[in-house]
Amino acid sequence: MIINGKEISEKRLAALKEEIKTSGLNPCLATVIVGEDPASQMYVRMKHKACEQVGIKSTGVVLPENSTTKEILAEVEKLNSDNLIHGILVQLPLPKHVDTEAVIEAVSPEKDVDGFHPYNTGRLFSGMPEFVPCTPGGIMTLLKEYKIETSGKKAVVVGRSVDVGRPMAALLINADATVTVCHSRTKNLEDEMKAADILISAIGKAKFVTAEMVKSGAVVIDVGINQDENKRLCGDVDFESVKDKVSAITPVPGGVGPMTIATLMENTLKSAKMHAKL
Ligand SMILES: NC(=O)C1=CN([C@@H]2O[C@H](COP(=O)(O)OP(=O)(O)OC[C@H]3O[C@@H](n4cnc5c(N)ncnc54)[C@H](OP(=O)(O)O)[C@@H]3O)[C@@H](O)[C@H]2O)C=CC1
Ligand SMILES: Nc1nc(=O)c2c([nH]1)NC[C@@H]1CN(c3ccc(C(=O)N[C@@H](CCC(=O)O)C(=O)O)cc3)C=[N+]21
Repeated sequence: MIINGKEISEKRLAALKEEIKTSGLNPCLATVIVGEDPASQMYVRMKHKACEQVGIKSTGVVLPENSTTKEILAEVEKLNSDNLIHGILVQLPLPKHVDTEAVIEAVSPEKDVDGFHPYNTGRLFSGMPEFVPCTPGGIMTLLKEYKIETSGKKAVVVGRSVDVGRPMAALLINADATVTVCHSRTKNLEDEMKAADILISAIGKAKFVTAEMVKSGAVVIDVGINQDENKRLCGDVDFESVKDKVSAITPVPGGVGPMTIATLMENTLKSAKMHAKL
């Protein structure tokens, strides 16, 4: 079975649009982008487009590549204190000279729709999530939509980044899976991966995961966004060779990516609801 993230995302966005229309709320997302990386610009454009689609207002702060950490922090502070803004997303990666952790920590946890602030990662790891990072959150939605059982299953997450691997592991623990997290220093990676009932690959290497590395009948979730030898978009998984061996797999494009955006919209509405109660 091929898991259709695009379809589920469209369904969630349509539901969100209805909910926003009748909510009486005026949710607003602010994005911050530093520099002119074309991939980052494209992602931010996609996020603004999704906002438009569901009826969330959006505003974009664009800062020059050579901005200092202090200048970025000042912009974040302005957004923190703007009562009309419910969600703040600082597009990553930031330029190398910028203190990314300081910027992430500067975003008010109540507006942290990316779920990257240590307050929100801490809540997630304590089993009391508030804002869940969009990519792993979107993956959990996909698993639920496709009625894929996590309880008691062996889940293997390859990648330990703060934005994907770690929160993915926390969500799977919270969902009663038995979780192994692998990374570049993992010994016998192939054996670890082959033991997985649910394999989540968030590595960033084109076609890294081949059929020999996955268990027959496993569920494979491909987070990677890479380019193949022909400069075409592809995941971490060698889709063609793996798809016939597994019970379910996400394609790239059309799998996890659209769910990231849908979850960002859901987090922004959630934030607007929380602010309305304050
Ligand atoms: N679809 C979506 O919505 C999203 C997709 N992405 C994509 O997902 C991928 C991962 O993103 P992100 O987590 O931010 O990336 P990072 O580069 O921050 O993390 C990559 C992780 O993979 C591990 N890794 C790298 N090479 C190997 C290897 N050969 N064997 C085992 N582990 C390895 C690294 O290990 P170590 O820690 O030891 O260095 C690290 O933990 C990228 O392709 C990115 O573009 C990201 C966000 C959203
Ligand atoms: N603060 C922050 N938050 C993020 O959530 C964040 C970020 N920084 N930096 C970069 C990564 C990457 N990311 C993606 C979002 C959507 C798709 C997506 O929709 N992809 C489409 C394909 C798009 C295309 O055609 O290239 C798909 O997979 O079908 C992919 C990747 C969010 N990220």
